[in-house]
Amino acid sequence: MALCKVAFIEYLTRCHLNEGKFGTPLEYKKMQSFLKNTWNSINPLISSLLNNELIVLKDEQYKVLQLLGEGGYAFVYLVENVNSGEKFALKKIKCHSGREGVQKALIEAKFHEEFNHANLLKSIHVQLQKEVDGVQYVYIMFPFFQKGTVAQIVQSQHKKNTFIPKRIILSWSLCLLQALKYLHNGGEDSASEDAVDTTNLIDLQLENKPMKKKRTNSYLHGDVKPENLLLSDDMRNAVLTDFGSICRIPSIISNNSEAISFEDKASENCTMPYRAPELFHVRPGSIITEKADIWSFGCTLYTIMFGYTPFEKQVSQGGSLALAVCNAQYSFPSENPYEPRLSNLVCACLQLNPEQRPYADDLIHAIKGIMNG
Ligand SMILES: Nc1ncnc2c1ncn2[C@@H]1O[C@H](COP(=O)(O)OP(=O)(O)OP(=O)(O)O)[C@@H](O)[C@H]1O
Repeated sequence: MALCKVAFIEYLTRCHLNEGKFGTPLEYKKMQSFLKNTWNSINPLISSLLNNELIVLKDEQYKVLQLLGEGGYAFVYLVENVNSGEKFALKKIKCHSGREGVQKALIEAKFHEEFNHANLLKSIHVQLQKEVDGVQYVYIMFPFFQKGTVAQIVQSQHKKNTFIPKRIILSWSLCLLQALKYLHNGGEDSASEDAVDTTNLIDLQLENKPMKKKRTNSYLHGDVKPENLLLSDDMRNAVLTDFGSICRIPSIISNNSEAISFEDKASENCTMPYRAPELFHVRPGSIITEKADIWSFGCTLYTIMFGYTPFEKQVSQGGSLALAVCNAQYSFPSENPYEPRLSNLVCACLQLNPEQRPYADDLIHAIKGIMNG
């Protein structure tokens, strides 16, 4: 790329000089400097088109091979270490709105660093970097999951009109519920003890200062869906990712402005077909709990079973998705190859009253029961 840069600048400069427009050495220099700036601004575009952008992280060079996924503010790339040839997934988060944007991205990175559970995606390293466009980016490097996500398998199976085997569904569900149990218990496997304190994260150095821990709340993942479940190589295990929507729970909504702010965050972070009804209309005096994730788990389970989300049939018949969710209007297709115990799990999760929904632990027990016959 460096050679391209030199050739690009030299070629264009000479073209202009040959046209007789920039004859003097000063004009030549000015032209070169203008072209250098132009190069710097179009370089990322050319690089991504050529698919060979180089990124330097912790003194190691990585070649960008492919775009794996993109969301509102982030891109996830498949990258290769130039020296070792090892492949990784690299999430590049664009930090909007200055300090607040940086803090949000760093909190996401910290969760990936601090949570320690086999079914939650752990980062390899994190870097905050200001780029030529003046925008700050947070880079999070992860192990690369070459089998992709549960969503990709669900899509391809249902396109072929085949259903995912029950034992695979149970295995993925167990992985997801174990991850949720850990989060709901405050970053611990059992009862809530120490948990990640993110209150002053912006002032923390990423590298040498381990995060201060204190006894605190539990966490809501806030965006549980098949797209956020990465598959192990044997495709039996699933690992939950995308911690950009994690928030503390219970979240007590004391007044109208808190209600509006929570609702806005939910609509920004939680994918609509999987969003719990209590997040569509957050009311002052309400308490948001881990049960919002349980609703999303129910939607995820339904989607894995049938290849589409539970409320989208209403939309295809002209209804509104929000209305269907808030009235829990869904039904099971007539072609349902699964035993009733699996559908009953969905029904238990998709209850309008969050208190009536089971906890992750209850669901784990139920699933183990189904697994054992
Ligand atoms: N470690 C990984 N290995 C392989 N693919 C990955 C990995 N991490 C993420 N991906 C892919 O990138 C996609 C987006 O990742 P992620 O959800 O973290 O980004 P996001 O920008 O927050 O997305 P969204 O806003 O849609 O939730 C995933 O759905 C998956 O397809």
